[in-house]
Amino acid sequence: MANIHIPPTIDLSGTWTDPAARKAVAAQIRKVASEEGYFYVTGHQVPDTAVNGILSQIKHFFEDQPQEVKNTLRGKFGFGYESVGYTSAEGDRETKEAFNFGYEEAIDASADNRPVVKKEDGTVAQFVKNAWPEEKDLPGFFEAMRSYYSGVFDLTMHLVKLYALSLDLPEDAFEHLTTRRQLSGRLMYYPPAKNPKPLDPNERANEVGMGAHSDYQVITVNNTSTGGLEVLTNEGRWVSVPNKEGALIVNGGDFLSRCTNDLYKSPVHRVCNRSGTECRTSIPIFFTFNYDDEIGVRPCAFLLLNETDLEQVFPHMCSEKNPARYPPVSTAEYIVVCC
Ligand SMILES: O=C(O)CCC(=O)C(=O)O
Ligand SMILES: [Fe+2]
Repeated sequence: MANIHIPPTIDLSGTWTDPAARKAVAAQIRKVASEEGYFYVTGHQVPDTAVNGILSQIKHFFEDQPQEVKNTLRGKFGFGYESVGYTSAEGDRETKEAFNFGYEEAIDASADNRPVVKKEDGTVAQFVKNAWPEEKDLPGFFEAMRSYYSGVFDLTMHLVKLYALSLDLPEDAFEHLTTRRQLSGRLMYYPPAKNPKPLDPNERANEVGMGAHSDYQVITVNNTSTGGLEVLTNEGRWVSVPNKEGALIVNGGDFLSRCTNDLYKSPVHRVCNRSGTECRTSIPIFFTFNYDDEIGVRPCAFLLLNETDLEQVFPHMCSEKNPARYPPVSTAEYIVVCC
C-alpha cells in the first residue's frame, strides 16, 4: 500500500563486539540518516521482556490509575503526568495523555559502568525528581521502567559511537559530551479513535494523537505497542510506519541536524491511533548531549571553525562550498530557543 512506508532495518548484532561490523553499520547509518532520518533497529540488546513489559505497564498506568491519582504525579518543569491537551501541537485536537521523566540513577541499572560527572557529594547531577507512581498503586511499574530504561541507555551510548563513526570520527568522539546523562523520555497513551479514518497522505488528520513535529534532541529511540506513527516524506506526503516485530525505531533530532550542518535529517512525524477499539502505548526516549558548558560542552563542535583543534577533529562537516549554516550553541540554549 502506497501509504505505508517501511524504512530500512539496521541490525546491530555484530557491532557490540566487532569493530569491522561497527564500521559497516556506520556506513548504513550515514546513508539512512542523511536520506530519511529514521530506521528500525534490531540486535539492539534490549530484552523482549523489557520492551513488552514497559508497554503493558504504560497501559495500566493510564487506564487503571484513577484520574485524581494521576493528577498528583506532577513535577517541576513539565515533568510527570500530562492530562489530555496539557501540551499540544494541534490545539484541542490532540488525544494523547503522557508522563514525562528525566534521568535518575534509580532507573539506570548500570550507572557505574559509564563515565559520568558527579557532584561534590558523589551523586550524579539530576535535573528533576521524577514523580513516579507508587509501588502499591502500580505493582511492577518501577522495575519495568528501570529494566527498559537501562537497556535503552546502553543502546543509546552504543548508537552515539556508531553515529560518530558514521561521520568519519573516532567512535569515542562524543563520549565527553555524554557525561551528564541527558536521557529523558515520555510514556504515551493514545485512546482508540472516536471516529477512525484511514490515512489520507495529503491531509492534516482530523483526530490526531500527537500533532506534527520533529524531535529537538539528538537521537530518539522509540518503542510502540502498535502502528500509528506517521512521517512526512520529503515530497510532503504522510506515510504510515508500521511496527516491526523485535525492532525499535530510531530517528535523528533537530540538534543532530544542526550539528551536522543539516547533513542528517530530523523527520517530521505525528501519531494517529487509527484503531477504533485498541489503545496505543509508546515510550520515546530522547538522547541529547550535555546541557551545560561547565565541562566544555561543544555540541556544535563541527561548526566551531575558529577553534583550530576542533576544526581538525571535525573537518568535513563544513567547507568553503558548504559553509556553516548556524552559529555554535549549547544544548541548553538551543532548547530554550526551541521550546
Ligand atoms: O508516541 C510515539 O510513538 C511518538 C511520540 C513522539 O513523537 C514524541 O513524543 O516526540
Ligand atoms: Fe516525536
